[in-house]
Amino acid sequence: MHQIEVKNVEKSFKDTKAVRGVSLTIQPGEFVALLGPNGAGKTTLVEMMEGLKKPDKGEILIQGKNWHKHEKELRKIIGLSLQETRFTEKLTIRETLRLFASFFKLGEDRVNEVIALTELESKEKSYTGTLSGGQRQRLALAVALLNHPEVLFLDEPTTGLDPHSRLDLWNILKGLKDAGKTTLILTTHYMEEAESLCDHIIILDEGKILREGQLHELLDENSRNLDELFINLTGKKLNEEPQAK
Ligand SMILES: Nc1ncnc2c1ncn2[C@@H]1O[C@H](COP(=O)(O)OP(=O)(O)OP(=O)(O)O)[C@@H](O)[C@H]1O
Repeated sequence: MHQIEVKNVEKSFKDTKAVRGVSLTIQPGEFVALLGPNGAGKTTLVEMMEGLKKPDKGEILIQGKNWHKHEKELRKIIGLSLQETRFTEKLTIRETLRLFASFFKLGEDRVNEVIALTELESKEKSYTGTLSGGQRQRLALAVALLNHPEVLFLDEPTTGLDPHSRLDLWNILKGLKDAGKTTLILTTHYMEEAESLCDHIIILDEGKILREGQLHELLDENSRNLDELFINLTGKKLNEEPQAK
């Protein structure tokens, strides 16, 4: 069985067709990048997979189950971090994680584990309002990992981070990949992120899949990297570097 199956999904907001007939499958343990420029439909697609938005048409199955009938079971197996996760500034990292752990009836042991996994030990007593962008993203990842998710969704986990913080997060995610228990779907407009972390790359533009496959399947002598491929496919550049946070 596929871990995720998206079948001919469409979603519009008034006049904007955000997702126009997308179908894809994701296998257990795969790390998948949804890569595309601003407005390509990445967030909308991922929010439908997360059960946060309903498709206008089509169907989404996770481990063969749909959100409509199996929301409770699906909530237990997925973890997610939104594009701009906000935390209560009056809590420290550890207190924030304790609060989320209590929702899942998880104890201090799991809080310790995710603090270690996301390398936040030296910051655990810091108030979330004082964290850097990279630390905040690692906290968002720690929250998403609390419940041992089988399927993890990260929406632009490194947008706006400096290169050093981005590498730190990639290394944490590589560790998760090596552990082999998690399927990861991340959205990004950084081709390096897709190239270095993901086995399966899905290039989206204007609500449609332009190409998908493993990196080596996507590239050839005319498209030596994903940026070149995107320019060849669309005539546009994939990424204008956003301002650092
Ligand atoms: N709630 C909404 N109401 C109206 N239009 C929306 C809404 N959400 C998304 N859109 C539009 O749908 C299109 C796809 O947006 P989406 O956020 O999915 O793209 P994206 O690829 O995630 O972009 P970004 O990289 O900027 O986050 C855009 O044209 C966007 O303006």
